[in-house]
Amino acid sequence: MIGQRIHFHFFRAAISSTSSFTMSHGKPHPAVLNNKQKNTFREGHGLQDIAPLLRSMEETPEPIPTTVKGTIPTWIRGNLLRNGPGKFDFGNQHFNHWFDGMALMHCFQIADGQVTYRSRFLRSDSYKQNSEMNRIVVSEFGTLALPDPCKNIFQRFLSRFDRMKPTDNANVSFVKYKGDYYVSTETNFMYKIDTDTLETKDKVDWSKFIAVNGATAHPHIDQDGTVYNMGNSYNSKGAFYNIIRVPSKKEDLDDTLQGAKVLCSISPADKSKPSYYHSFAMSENYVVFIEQPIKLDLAKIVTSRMRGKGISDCIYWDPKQETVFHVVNKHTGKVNPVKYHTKALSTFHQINAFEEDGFLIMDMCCSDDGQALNIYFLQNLRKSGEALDEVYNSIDSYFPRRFVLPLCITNDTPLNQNLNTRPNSSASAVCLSKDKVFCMSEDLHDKELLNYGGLEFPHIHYDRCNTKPYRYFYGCGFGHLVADSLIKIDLDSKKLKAWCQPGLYPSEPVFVPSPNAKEEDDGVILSVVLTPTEDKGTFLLVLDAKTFEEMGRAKVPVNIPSGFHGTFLVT
Ligand SMILES: CC1=C(/C=C/C(C)=C/C=C/C(C)=C/C=C/C=C(C)/C=C/C=O)C(C)(C)CCC1
Ligand SMILES: [Fe+2]
Repeated sequence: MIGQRIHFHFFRAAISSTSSFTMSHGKPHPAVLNNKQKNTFREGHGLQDIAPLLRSMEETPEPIPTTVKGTIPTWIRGNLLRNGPGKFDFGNQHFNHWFDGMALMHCFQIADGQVTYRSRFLRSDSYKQNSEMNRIVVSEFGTLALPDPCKNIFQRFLSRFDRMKPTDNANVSFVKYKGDYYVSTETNFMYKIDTDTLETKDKVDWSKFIAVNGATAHPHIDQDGTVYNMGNSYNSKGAFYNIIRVPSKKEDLDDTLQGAKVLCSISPADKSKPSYYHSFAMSENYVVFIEQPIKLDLAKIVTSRMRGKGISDCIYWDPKQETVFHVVNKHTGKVNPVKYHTKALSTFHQINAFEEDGFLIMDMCCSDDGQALNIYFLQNLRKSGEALDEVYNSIDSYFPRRFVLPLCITNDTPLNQNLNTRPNSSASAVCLSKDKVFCMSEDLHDKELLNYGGLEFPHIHYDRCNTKPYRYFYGCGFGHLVADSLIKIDLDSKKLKAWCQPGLYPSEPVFVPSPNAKEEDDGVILSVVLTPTEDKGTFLLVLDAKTFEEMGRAKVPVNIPSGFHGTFLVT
């Protein structure tokens, strides 16, 4: 990098205090940086030790009061539910990866300007077996369970040939099917949850309803309550990507996933090496599967236990492969024969997708590198000093980008010319043949986002804007390996507003619309803010979603670990 290495926060503070930013240290103006240079721009130096945010915590099963500072609007009435890992050790055995931690569910109950807090571990079979044996009995994403030490060497050897049982440690998100809330990971198991007490209810197995081996933790819900999701299936013919539809209504009171259907199945480019995906896009009429070159080596997965390896060891980044968008009609299940390609990119979270003037516009958080999964091992996240800086500087940031897919491709479509005719759009889509279009994205941000390390954990005003044209999205900046700022982006100007305080680490922003909201951003942003330094320094932050100014905060007198996703349930 040209010039000296700069402390990340200092650098950003220096920048955000100036209106017109000119580069010192001889670096080119960020607006003209390519992605590699963008990521050089994000270099972290002297990053804070965040290990306290990634250690095992206790649950708080009974509601405790919080101390409110400022004002929490009295119209906010409901539960902010969050999910994420909260226990990383059993006995003298430790999980390896951030994603392996036992699901700890959090509930911030908000009413009359006051907040109570409670948390409970999900009583999954994995949690119960690990607790009972006081060791890791069930393998997780990055951790292979060791054989039972009470077995003799022959039995322990043979156990290596047992099929790996998928975990039911549903630690990623809260999802809603037919009015009930569940916690979900990416395997075939989910658990229904009592959203007031956080008690674990029914265990639900996708494979009992449809022929899939799992489903994402990021389903999409239509305004009529119909839910779409995606999941892989593996059979003698290899792997398939499946688009799933779950009806909105229960037939019986105890219904869970009854009526779920596989709308269509898509064959991977390489059946023995299907892509990993964490979410997918949905517009009014289409589901878009993003086949990215983060690959699952099935042969390695099948032999992983024998080789003494976890699933994370069987996932790899293959930048020689392009990323391919598969467009499926969600009413008919018909897969568009035209494939939309772009250069290799990785994405975890899509932002929104909508159709306009014959184009399918798809917004998502992207990186030109796809190795983040292999960085988020706990031993990396718990490093300090230069070693921690090196971990941070080893991965690219995720930036919000827009793809514009022309939906009407015929034999008369002109080849080798940009088909994107949308005004003020720098994205491109070039038809290379009757069934292949090559797309390039446009950035949904200006240079200032570089100073926040990109954006991930995106949220929108979902009930109003999902699958529709929209103007605002919210997310977290990643000036560290966990989120360290809150960001709001105005798509009209691509300008951002930020909430950022050194030493404070906010969670994914959840937008809650105000009653009778007229404008898209009439409402608040809720985020759980953690700090690794002050013991018990956690608080629920409430921002005015329009101004991004702090309205109030509710200090929680317990420590909370860094988590993944949440949702707001109006009560
Ligand atoms: C990795 C990056 C990010 C975080 C992404 C997250 C939170 C992904 C979470 C994925 C999980 C928890 C998957 C779990 C899968 C478990 C399986 C398949 C277990 C199988 C065992 O049987 C961001 C922080 C968003 C951005 C940087 C990159
Ligand atoms: Fe996610």
